[in-house]
Amino acid sequence: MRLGGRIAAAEEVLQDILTQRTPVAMALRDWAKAHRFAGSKDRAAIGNIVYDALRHRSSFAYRMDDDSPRALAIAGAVWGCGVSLEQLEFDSEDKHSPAALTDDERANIGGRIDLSSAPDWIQADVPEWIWPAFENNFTEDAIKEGQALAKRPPLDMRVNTIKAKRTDIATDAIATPLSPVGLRHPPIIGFGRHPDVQSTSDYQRGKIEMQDEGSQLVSLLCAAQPGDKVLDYCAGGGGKALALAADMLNKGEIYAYDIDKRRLAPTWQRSERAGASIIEVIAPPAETLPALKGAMDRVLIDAPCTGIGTWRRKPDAKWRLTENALERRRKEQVTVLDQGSEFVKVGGFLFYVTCSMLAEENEGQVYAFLDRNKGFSLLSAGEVFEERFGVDGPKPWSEDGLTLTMTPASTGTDGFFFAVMERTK
Ligand SMILES: C[S@@+](CC[C@H](N)C(=O)[O-])C[C@H]1O[C@@H](n2cnc3c(N)ncnc32)[C@H](O)[C@@H]1O
Repeated sequence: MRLGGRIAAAEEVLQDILTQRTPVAMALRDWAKAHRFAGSKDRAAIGNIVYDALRHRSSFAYRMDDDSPRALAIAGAVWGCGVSLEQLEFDSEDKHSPAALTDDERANIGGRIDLSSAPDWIQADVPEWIWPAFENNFTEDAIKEGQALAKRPPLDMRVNTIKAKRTDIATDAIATPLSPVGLRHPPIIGFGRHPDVQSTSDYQRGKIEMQDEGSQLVSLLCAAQPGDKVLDYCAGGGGKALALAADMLNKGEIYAYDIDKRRLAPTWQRSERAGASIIEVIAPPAETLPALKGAMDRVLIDAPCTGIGTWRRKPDAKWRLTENALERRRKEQVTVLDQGSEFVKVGGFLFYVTCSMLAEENEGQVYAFLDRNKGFSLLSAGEVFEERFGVDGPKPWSEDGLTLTMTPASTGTDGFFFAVMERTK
């Protein structure tokens, strides 16, 4: 396909996402199924345009003075993928090309509209309704934090130290700055693609897992010891349980529970591939779960949340998020904290993690929990961070000097919140 055809395809996919609310991955898959002639390079290029257009939806619409799928696709190609204005003079003979650029489009692509005159939420590419809460968290750095959340993410992997050392992995990926077990392919440039890590023999033999560095760091911050009894109360697909097993040298007991059986399902196969034999999956109806109450050294609550910290990877979710969804997640957070905390033994630790960057899902939930539960006290996560990852690398935010918030702008990771509490009685 020529460039014009790719941009027209991106426009079509964006139309589907913005009018039908189709998730981006599904919209791209549907388009590819209906257009079998498109090769893998074409699909990657179309995907890049679409993802960049969604990451920067509000700022691109402002700069184009137009929020149509066509304007966003053109902006995605130019400002996201590095296409030049000259390249946009489409071939009028090519039936797959979009209509020729108008004079206004040409002028806007040339930089006629200055983004710095836009409201802050547009400059930050954060939805207007959530901006006050976002700004409240990051004050004068809020625009910078929003813009970092609109950048292309790296592709991070975790070396599974049950099976391999970082130096054993055959890859051109670089070491991650903070996680001692992380490898990274930097963000893609232009129309490029990340390598297909899952087809490598290192992945298939369980030597590496796909995991953002932030997710690796929060797992390592639990500082789980060999021999510990650990409950991963919101285990989902088991990403953090697997990281905990490796950090515990595959010695001890990890119980991976989730209320949603389907989400939990991959954990069996992933644990087997990773050789993480200490993971026991407890699926609903979870008859064996109550017996663990008050007996765990560590309980990890990786709570359901708005997922704001993952907007680089899921930019469509940014524009789909609603106040109702935020309210639902907040209620679920109260539930998982109250339920999960019952499993911590006296002298044991409770970890609260989200991939949100809003105080109301993070510190706010922790302080409200501590008010309800006088038997828990908040410890300093910053000290553990420095002990495990050193003092010279990138630093997370800390509003209270105790909890931590990692962000793309501060630590170069997805956004993650981390708090550790001790059960004192
Ligand atoms: C952020 S995800 C967990 C991701 C997972 N820990 C990982 O690393 O891949 C949050 C999970 O919480 C689960 N969840 C929601 N409410 C729950 C509840 N009341 N009890 C247990 N799990 C719950 C959801 O099903 C979801 O899988």
